[in-house]
Amino acid sequence: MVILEAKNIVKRFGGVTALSDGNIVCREGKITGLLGTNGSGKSTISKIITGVYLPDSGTITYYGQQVSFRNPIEAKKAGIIMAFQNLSLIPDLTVWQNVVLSFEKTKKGFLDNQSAKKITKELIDSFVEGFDIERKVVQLNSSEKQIVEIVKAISEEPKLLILDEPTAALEQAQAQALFKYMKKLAAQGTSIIFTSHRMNEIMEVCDDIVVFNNGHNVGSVDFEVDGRNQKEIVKMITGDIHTEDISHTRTENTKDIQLEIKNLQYENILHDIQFSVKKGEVLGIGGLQGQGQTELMLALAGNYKTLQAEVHLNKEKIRLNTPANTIRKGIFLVPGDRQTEGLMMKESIYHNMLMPKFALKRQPFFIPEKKYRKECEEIVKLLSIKTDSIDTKADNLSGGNQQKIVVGKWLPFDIKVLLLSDPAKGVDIGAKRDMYQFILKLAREKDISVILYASDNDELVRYCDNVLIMYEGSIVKRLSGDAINNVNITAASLNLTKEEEVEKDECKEH
Ligand SMILES: Nc1ncnc2c1ncn2[C@@H]1O[C@H](COP(=O)(O)OP(=O)(O)OP(=O)(O)O)[C@@H](O)[C@H]1O
Repeated sequence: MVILEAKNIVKRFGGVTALSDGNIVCREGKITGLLGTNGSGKSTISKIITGVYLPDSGTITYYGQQVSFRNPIEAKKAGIIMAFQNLSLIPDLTVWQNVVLSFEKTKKGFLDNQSAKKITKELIDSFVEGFDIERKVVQLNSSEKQIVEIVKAISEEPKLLILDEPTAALEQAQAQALFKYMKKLAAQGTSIIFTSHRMNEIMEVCDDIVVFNNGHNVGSVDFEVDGRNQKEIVKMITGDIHTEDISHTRTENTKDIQLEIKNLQYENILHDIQFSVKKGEVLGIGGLQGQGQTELMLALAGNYKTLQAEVHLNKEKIRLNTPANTIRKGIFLVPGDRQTEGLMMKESIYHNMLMPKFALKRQPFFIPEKKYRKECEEIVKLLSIKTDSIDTKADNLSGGNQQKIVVGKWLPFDIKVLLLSDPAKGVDIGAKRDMYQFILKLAREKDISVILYASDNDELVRYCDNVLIMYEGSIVKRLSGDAINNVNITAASLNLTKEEEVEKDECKEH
């Protein structure tokens, strides 16, 4: 049974048309994948359904009635709930207090604290064990916050649940737990709209999909009727015939070592880290989230004054004690969190791209405006950043397009070692392929060493020459060649070093 149908939705923001003809149908107890390139209108249609934005035109029919929610509270009352991508929790309240806030608007209103804690605990336990619900949200890392956000939405017992890229901040095991929960909810009759840029997740959990491009639908597939053809879906999303990824061939790298790290130690966080990376090599860093990967990237970029390490860059002994020092030596960090570290949200794309130049170099008296604007336009084109002008504010771009600026602004520099901290989070499948293709080319042609921390194992498998797995602040495994596969990465991430564990899992896969 169709419970919601959004038809011919149009939404403009000033001169930008976010949706020119948005359509989606949600059926009772079905999980609908909402797919499309960055900036294609997925978040906008989700926000229109939940009353965050009013459409300029078009209709929404919900249980046979035409509706027009003026705000999220009205949508909530009707049973439509969205777990937001950029988190809407109150930092100074505890986990259970955040969850309980939503109870007041549902039939569970006026619960006593003990019952509220019990409900919160039961829900959270189905995602992760040992989660302390008395902790304040401000103390949580991004994956924990995302779990609370989802649990808060689920606790409201929605009829239609909208999950906008929930897995971008989750570890694989947590994502699996979420899928299990989504299937359980669907079996109980809840409809779900699920947005993700990861094809394997879509194939695993969805019953049907709808694909957006440039503000309108370009296709839909009902898996039960049409089957699951991943290639066709990728083609629909990217709109091109190059559905194959550039799964790069790992050839033996006979070049010199560029960076060598020995005895790296940082407080109680990073322990006895040793590795080297050659010119032109892409070295992956993997593991469950929060095992020291981000800190290792920050350490290599010179952010820790008290860091201890023996470091050689092209055989020259260097120190990693300040960011200015590492940048001067040609070591650049592209940070992971676009909203807090990577971008000035109120500034234009051009100014965001310009800023690193001032931070790093003595500039000529007159800015070569024409040259820099051209360079900026080239990067916008290269990374397919969806905008009508480089003067658009970062704030007004979709999440994935913001992330591309974070990466793009460092590309014109003279780099020896490029540190990428989860650069493709939230970037769509076509743009991700283009971005990595460019980075691999950059590495090979300019002899740049790339150190890539990716939370998505698939990126490590596809793009890295060697992979280091971190566990509790140490490197527990180095994988090379054919050993770089999902099974080995997962086993090493859990610190299952015994060969038989790996073999056992391998058997299960086949
Ligand atoms: N508040 C806003 N002001 C101006 N433009 C906006 C605003 N919100 C969205 N847009 C524009 O509308 C278009 C659609 O954005 P939307 O966030 O819906 O894309 P998306 O498909 O969710 O992308 P992503 O996968 O990157 O999250 C983009 O071009 C974006 O720049």
